[in-house]
Amino acid sequence: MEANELLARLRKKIDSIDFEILKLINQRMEHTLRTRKLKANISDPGREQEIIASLRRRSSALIRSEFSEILFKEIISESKLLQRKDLKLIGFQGEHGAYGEVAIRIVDNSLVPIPCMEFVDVFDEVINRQLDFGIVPVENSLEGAVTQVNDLLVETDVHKIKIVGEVKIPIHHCLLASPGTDYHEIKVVYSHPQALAQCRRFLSKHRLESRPYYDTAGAAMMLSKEKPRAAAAIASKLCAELYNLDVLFEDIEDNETNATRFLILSNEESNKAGNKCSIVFSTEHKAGALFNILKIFSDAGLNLTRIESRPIRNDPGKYAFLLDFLGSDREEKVIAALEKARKETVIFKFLGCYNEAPQ
Ligand SMILES: O=C(O)C(=O)C[C@]1(C(=O)O)C=C[C@@H](O)C=C1
Repeated sequence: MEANELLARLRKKIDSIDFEILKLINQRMEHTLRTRKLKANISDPGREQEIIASLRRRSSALIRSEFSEILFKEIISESKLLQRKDLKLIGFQGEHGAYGEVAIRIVDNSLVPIPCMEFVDVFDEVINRQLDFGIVPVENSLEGAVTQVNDLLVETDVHKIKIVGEVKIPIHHCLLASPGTDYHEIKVVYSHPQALAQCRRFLSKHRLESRPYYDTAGAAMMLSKEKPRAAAAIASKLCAELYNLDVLFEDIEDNETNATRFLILSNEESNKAGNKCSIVFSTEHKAGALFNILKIFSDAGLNLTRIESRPIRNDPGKYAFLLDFLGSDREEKVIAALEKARKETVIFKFLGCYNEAPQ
């Protein structure tokens, strides 16, 4: 191999390692930002000394202890700077680049997106105040309710968590591959089963084999790390940016109206007036019980935007209803209707009042 070619190859590897180092530093910053909520002072000199001493001991032939010390002093100083900024943290389910993170960028770009393993982790970390906000998908225009999230809303303690907003985003999938990949080489495509299903026509037209993966963004991350041959991933355009992948095709979903509505959760009630309310209730098991509750809202002239029923998981045979309607919890007619509904239901929870997402 020519020296020039070898040099280019090595530089490609160096670039890829630099990229990984930055991603790891970003992950470290996310964790250090979370420590801010658990202590009185940002600075902990004892802990800093411990870190530096331990890293100095790990120095190897190519990493001098002095270099480790300078490097990590810089990183720690940056982490303290970020902690002083009082940034607001918002959890989403999945790896970086998941559609939850795409939604966060639309809501408020100054929020710091924090990846969480499961939807329940988003709820838990908002409740225990590790995170200021959480964002969870509640329904998709093609697939309907996101059942796990609706179940968590049914079971949640409304004194500890409230819905403070919503956002609806179009879901546009892209076919992503490692830089320089010729799309003719691609044989298999990794993604979440739902994303693969939403691009069925595209996959069959291009004779591509579907490989289910735990997460769309996880598939993109795997491509960038492991660089499997002849493989691509279906994920957001944001993933291309975050994982340094090429966008081979955009908008490959079979149905262009594909959209997901996300709820924004907080451990504090919103102090802004909203125009939409969400409640959860269950009724007695008798004829007309649900009708009577719906009639309260109809008599008050309140327009319902959604009703969803979910089995109550710890009480087999019983159902909870998730109901959204247009109106503010500061309006007399809404206050009266909610009071009436509270009296005529078995379980009754007010999930929050917030602004309806533009349709
Ligand atoms: O462990 C903490 O409390 C942190 O905030 C993290 C960290 C660090 O970046 O490692 C930053 C500031 C403290 O002085 C100690 C350590």
